[in-house]
This record gives sequence, structure tokens and C-alpha cells, in this order.
Amino acid sequence: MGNITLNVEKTLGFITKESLAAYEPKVKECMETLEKGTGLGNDFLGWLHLPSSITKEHLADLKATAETLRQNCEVVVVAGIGGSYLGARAVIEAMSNSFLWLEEKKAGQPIIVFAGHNIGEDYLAELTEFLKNKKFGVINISKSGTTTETALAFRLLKKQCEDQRGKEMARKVIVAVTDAKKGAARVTADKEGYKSFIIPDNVGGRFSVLTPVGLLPIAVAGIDIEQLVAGACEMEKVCANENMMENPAALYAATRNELYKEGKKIEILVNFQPKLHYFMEWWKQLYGESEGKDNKGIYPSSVDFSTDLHSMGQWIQQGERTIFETVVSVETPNHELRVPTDEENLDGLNFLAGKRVDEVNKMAELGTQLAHVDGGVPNLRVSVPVLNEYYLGQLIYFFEKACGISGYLLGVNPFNQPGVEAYKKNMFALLNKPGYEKESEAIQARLK
Ligand SMILES: O=P(O)(O)OC[C@H]1O[C@](O)(CO)[C@@H](O)[C@@H]1O
Repeated sequence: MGNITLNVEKTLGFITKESLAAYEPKVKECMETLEKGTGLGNDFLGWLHLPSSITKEHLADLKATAETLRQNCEVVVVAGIGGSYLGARAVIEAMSNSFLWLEEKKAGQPIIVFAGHNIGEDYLAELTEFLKNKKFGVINISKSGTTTETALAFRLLKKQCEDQRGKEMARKVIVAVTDAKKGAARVTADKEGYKSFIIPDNVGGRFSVLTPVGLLPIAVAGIDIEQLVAGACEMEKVCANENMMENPAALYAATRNELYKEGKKIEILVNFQPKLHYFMEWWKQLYGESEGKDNKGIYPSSVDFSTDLHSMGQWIQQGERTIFETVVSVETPNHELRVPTDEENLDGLNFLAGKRVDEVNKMAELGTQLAHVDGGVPNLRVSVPVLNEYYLGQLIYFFEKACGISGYLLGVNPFNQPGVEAYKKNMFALLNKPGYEKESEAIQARLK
């Protein structure tokens, strides 16, 4: 079985081979800093050797809990936000049939829906309505256990689940994934006697997809978590290579930092498979929270092609030349579908008759790469042999390791996120949260 690969050749008209090669010692130093735990944020390095430390027993425990939820629920609501949400959604959407959720639910295969990642009253009201008379369960995920969005959704879901299914069944179908000791989610789980899983202290939210944060919901969706972890384990080995040119994480980190130095301030992660939409959302949090600080950092954005070629394509081709693209390209689709012949050929598409749809997609991909590079957009390409659990595991670890190296190359602490507290402080002050009296007064004075 091959691995995912990285190709940076189409950046070389914009940066030089020599400037890239010059990163080798710096990258080595960053990798050593990660390994030795001597850099900024070193209390959050639990993700670094996480894949290889996951035991069979742990996976069996997760699978047994997932099975309880699968057997007792038509719907499972996964409540969480940011790193406590995006990884699970990324893998579940990438691995699920795009239309399965529209079908009648079969026993043992619950629909997964998400909550706790917004404060939309309509969203929550519609969810409440949808869950009426349904056998549903909840996975309440929060590392801090105090995130407002998630706590608010969980308060609603807990009550509805208990009202509809009774306290005893609710206890069986509500699971908590949270801190070992602190936070409201832990207190509730212990008091109510919910099955719970621990998020290790030294794994930050955005690096937590391979902890129960991601693995439990993914297992509930019927996706093979063993293969996901196996793929990540393989990448853990590949990305330990000290030779930068043979280490995709190191090469990616170096290339994007050199492009940034040359004025490419925005990275666009691109897919040609709509199922990867949420994978890109996961990646945005990973890089956005890790690098966007100290008035520095590449702005991570994403597009779904060819869909967005008909909207953002214009900007990318001819807008300000401060962007570069990283394409996640899936080599072979999981299905085969050929373009049919049509005798009348009214749409003029008979030149495609007999070809696989993916051949058309691949030519769109190649045509786009050539056009964008011609238009001044450097292009990196991550090739994924097939969209399956194993390669998703590889992709996850590859991007995580690259993020750690890249953050250190940039000179920031890639493992904190102090900036996200600002809105929370204002929101609590505006809502008169106890303990925020002074801030409330100050903010009200500003609004007069
Ligand atoms: O798991 P928690 O503590 O609810 O946090 C969710 C998310 O919120 C943040 O802390 C930002 O507010 C993210 O870093 C994190 O992934």
C-alpha cells in the first residue's frame, strides 16, 4: 500500500530550489524541538506520538460504547465546537455516502447530526423538532467542559433526551468526552453516571481528532477507527524522517513558510471531492489557531472545486497575487460511473461518452492547476491514493506534524489560542455573567 505524497514542483517558479533547501537545518531544529519538548507550548505535545500509543484495548472500549449508541439510537447528536467537532465531522462526511442521511434509518446505523457549534436559535429549535419522538443519544464533547455554545446545546439535549427516553435510558445513551477532572461536562457526567472518555491534558482541541473526541463519533458512524489510526501511525513514521525532501510534513512546512516570506499571505486548501469539504474546515482551524498570532500567520482558506471555480475561480485567477493553493487530490474514486452515449447529442457531450466522470474531474483539476500557475498562483499537491480511513489517518497526522513544524518556523507558539478569548469576554460581559461585573459596566459604557 502506498502513502499520500506531496509535490511542490509547481511552486518553484515562485520560490527557488535553493531557498527551499536552505530550510533543511531550520526544519531539523524545529523537529528536534518538538521531539525534545523544549519549545513554546511544550505542554501540548501529546498529539506527536499519539497514533503509535493508542492501544487495542482503548479502541475496543470506544467501539463497545459506539455499539451501545448504535443499537439504542436512530439519531446520535454530536455536541461540540472547534477541535471538539471538526475532526469527527471531517472524517464522517468524507467516509459517508452523500445521500444516506436522506434514506429511512436502519437499526444499528444511526444518523449523526451535529450541535453545539453555533448559537442559532432556529438551528437548535429545528433540531429539537427533528428529534421529537426519535430514539436519540448524545455525545457531549468539550475539553474545557465550559464552552458556551456546547453547554447550551447540551442543556437542551439532555432535558429532551431524559423527557423522551426516561432517565435510565438517557444515562445509557449520553456519553461525555471531556477533561479527567475539571469543567461542567465532567461534573455532570460523574453526577449522572454517564460513560465518559478523557481528553488528555497535553492534547489541544485542534489536535484531538485521534483521541475519543474524534474516534468515538467516527466509530458510531460505523467507520473503521482501527484503519484511521493505522494510517496515522504510518505517517508518524514517515514524518519522523530527518531528510526534509523525504519528509512530506517537513517539506510542506518549509515550502509554505518560504512562500509566505515571498508575500503569499493566503493559503487556499482545495479539493475536487465535495466529501472533503469538512476536512478543509478541520484544516482551517488547525492552521488558523496555530499560526495566526503575534500579527503573523498565513490566512488559511478553502474552496471546493469545481463548484467554486464558478464563483471564487475569478478571484483566484486574476485577483491580488498574494495567494497559493494546496490541492488535496484523490487519485481513484470509490465508485465507477461512465458518461452515457446520447443519440441526439443535444448537449454536445458525446465527446465524453464512455469516459469515467472522474476523468472529466481530473482534466478540470489539471486544467485548473496549469491556469492558476500561469496566473501567478503557486501550487502544492497532496496526492491521496483513495478516500478511505487509512489515508484520512495519514492526512490528519501529516497536516498536524507539518503544523507543529511550520508554527516553530514562523516563530510562534503553535499550541495556544489566546486570541479566541476576546469575543468570549465581551459576550459574557454583555450577558452579565456572574464574575464579569466590572467588564459588564465597562462594555455598557462603551455602547452608550
Ligand atoms: O473543547 P472545548 O473546550 O469546548 O473547546 C472547543 C474549541 O474552543 C476553543 O477553545 C476556542 O474557543 C478551541 O481551541 C477549541 O477547539
